[in-house]
Amino acid sequence: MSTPAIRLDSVTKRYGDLTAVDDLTLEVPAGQVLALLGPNGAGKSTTTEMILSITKPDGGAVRVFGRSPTEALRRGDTGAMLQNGALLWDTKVGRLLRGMHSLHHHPLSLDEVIELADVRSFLRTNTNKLSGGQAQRVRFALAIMPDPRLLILDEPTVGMDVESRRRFWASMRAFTLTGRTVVFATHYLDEADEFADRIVVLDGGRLIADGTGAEIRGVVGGRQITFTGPDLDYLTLPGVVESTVDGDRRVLTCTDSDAALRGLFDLTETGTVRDVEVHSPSLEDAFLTLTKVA
Ligand SMILES: Nc1ncnc2c1ncn2[C@@H]1O[C@H](COP(=O)(O)OP(=O)(O)OP(=O)(O)O)[C@@H](O)[C@H]1O
Repeated sequence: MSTPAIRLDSVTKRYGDLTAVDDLTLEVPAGQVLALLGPNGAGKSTTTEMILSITKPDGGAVRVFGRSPTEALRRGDTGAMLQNGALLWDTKVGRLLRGMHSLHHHPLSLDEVIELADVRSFLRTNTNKLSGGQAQRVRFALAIMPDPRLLILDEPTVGMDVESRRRFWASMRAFTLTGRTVVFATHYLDEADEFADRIVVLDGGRLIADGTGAEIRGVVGGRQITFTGPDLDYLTLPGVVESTVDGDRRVLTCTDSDAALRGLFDLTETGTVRDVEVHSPSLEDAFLTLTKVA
């Protein structure tokens, strides 16, 4: 077994009476893209800060490629893009990148950084004139510059418009093609679902779910059938566990939507059931269910 990129063993972090991270155990294999998902205050930033040695746990152990977070950072194994990380003020982007480049032991070539982070079109722009999305791309350039094996991104696309987000994730994809490990914290369920191999949901500092998007979605159970139809007792149908009304639509929650559909058409007179739709639960549904019951 190769050494995991990250290993958290019963990690706890307290701020006074508040437990920001509560007995968190998590192993991230090298090469995985992992999303940390959770509502405000769930403990996502605190977790990433411990992996980056910005803060130390009060209990438990954090290892990064088998070493302490400080040692991993010193060796250039970790790169980070933090929320609103400050950029050197009033400096041309190109100059900033060249200056920082000279500080690293085994950086990516400047050309590669510029390509991957997609910053070429504003190398001559001053850092104080950048749009929010451009500033994020410069932060991303600085994060990948040390050629880290592990990249930590704390809500990297906050404040970006749709096009900037698309470009950002395209850059990220290119960066992960060579087997690097990425951990990103996000509030955007669609991003977690689309870009992560695995999603870990935190709430109140605790891990409340861990799996692929499909596995997390499975938490809310089977599919729903919605339709417009007569007032009948649909709970008698096979595979139906709940029957509710939403406006003029009837909503059946099913353990077996195929059996329920067959039963629905047998039960009702031809033409009385209209506009039938079958939905898989969304990640949003799963997230709400998870954070409600946790
Ligand atoms: N330096 C600190 N001092 C005191 N409390 C803190 C500190 N940092 C974080 N906290 C508290 O710890 C809890 C977890 O915060 P954290 O920033 O890790 O959550 P988060 O999931 O990243 O939230 P968000 O999505 O809002 O960024 C919160 O209740 C927060 O107020």
